[in-house]
Amino acid sequence: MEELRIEANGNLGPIDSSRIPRYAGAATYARLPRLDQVAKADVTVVGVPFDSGVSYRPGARFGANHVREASRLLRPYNPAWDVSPFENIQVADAGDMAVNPFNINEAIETIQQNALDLTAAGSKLLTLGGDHTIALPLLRAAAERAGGPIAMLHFDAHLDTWDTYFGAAYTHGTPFRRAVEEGILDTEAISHIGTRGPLYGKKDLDDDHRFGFGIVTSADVYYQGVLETVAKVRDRIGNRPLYISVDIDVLDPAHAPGTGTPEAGGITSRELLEIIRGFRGMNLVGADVVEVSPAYDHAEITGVAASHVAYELVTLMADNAVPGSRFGKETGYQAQAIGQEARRPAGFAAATKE
Ligand SMILES: N=C(N)NCCCC(=O)O
Ligand SMILES: [Zn+2]
Ligand SMILES: [Zn+2]
Repeated sequence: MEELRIEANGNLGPIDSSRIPRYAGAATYARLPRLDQVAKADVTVVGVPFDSGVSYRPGARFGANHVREASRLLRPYNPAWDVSPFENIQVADAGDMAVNPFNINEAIETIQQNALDLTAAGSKLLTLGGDHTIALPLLRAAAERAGGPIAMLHFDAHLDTWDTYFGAAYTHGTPFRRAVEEGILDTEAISHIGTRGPLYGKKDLDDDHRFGFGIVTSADVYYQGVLETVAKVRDRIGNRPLYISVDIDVLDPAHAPGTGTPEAGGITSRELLEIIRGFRGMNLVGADVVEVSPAYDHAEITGVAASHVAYELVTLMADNAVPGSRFGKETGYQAQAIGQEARRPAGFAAATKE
């Protein structure tokens, strides 16, 4: 069957869902072309079907395909930004990395090498996990491409800076401790957002603080709101090369039941999407969305949330790729907003201006 894609600016976009039913055919992320269908990609979406690093419920090895399936309803224009991401840049889906489920060290090597290969010609990477173990090799590759330590924002219920589990150093609870030890993070510019839930002891926080992490807890997001959260983060990170790692369990289990280590009291999907929109203009060099475990999902709630989070991340990358700033301009939804001042006070515009 002919694919009937939307094309603009020389970029091959998604299959046109007004001409081919969106539920038809094999799923790629957002119905985008496969990497082998395009000459080059500015952003490559890739799946990492790996969950051998989990400490509780398994299943994130099926996450990437679940997110792809749940992404069929995404439309090509993002009115929150007034951006059509797949027109601005070429985005393509590279399919899944072939990682060894029985050997974590080898899996980490494979992920790092594949990430380097996929970014060799200048593409950025947006990775769909997989458990959080995969963030370590992805960060290594991103730091190598950036030419030095990078800033990181880590959305998660958990710190993931623990030391070992059962003596194992490479697990989904330890990637960011390893990353700090390896010197690949700019420790002046790393932060967790959405942290909550019981810890093993107070030492967890002491260690985390010593590594340089700032923390915006889930409760902070509630009490301070999206605007102050965004302002604090922008202040801390500025224009540094930034990697964003999103563990979907940052969302409340009501918004993301399909995950392996759920914690009550999380942020909403609306808050997460709005926080990412507040990062407009920041220098995003790579991102992942991890820990989607479809067997625990219901009605694609988690898959849909993850697919939209990835869409906002790719929009941030696509927005940056186009010269000229739209900051402060009333476009898209904003142009038609009623009571805009009340809803998004001047501070937000100021906070999102470079
Ligand atoms: N979901 C991630 N990435 N980490 C959770 C580790 C929680 C624990 O086993 O204590
Ligand atoms: Zn987590
Ligand atoms: Zn995590």
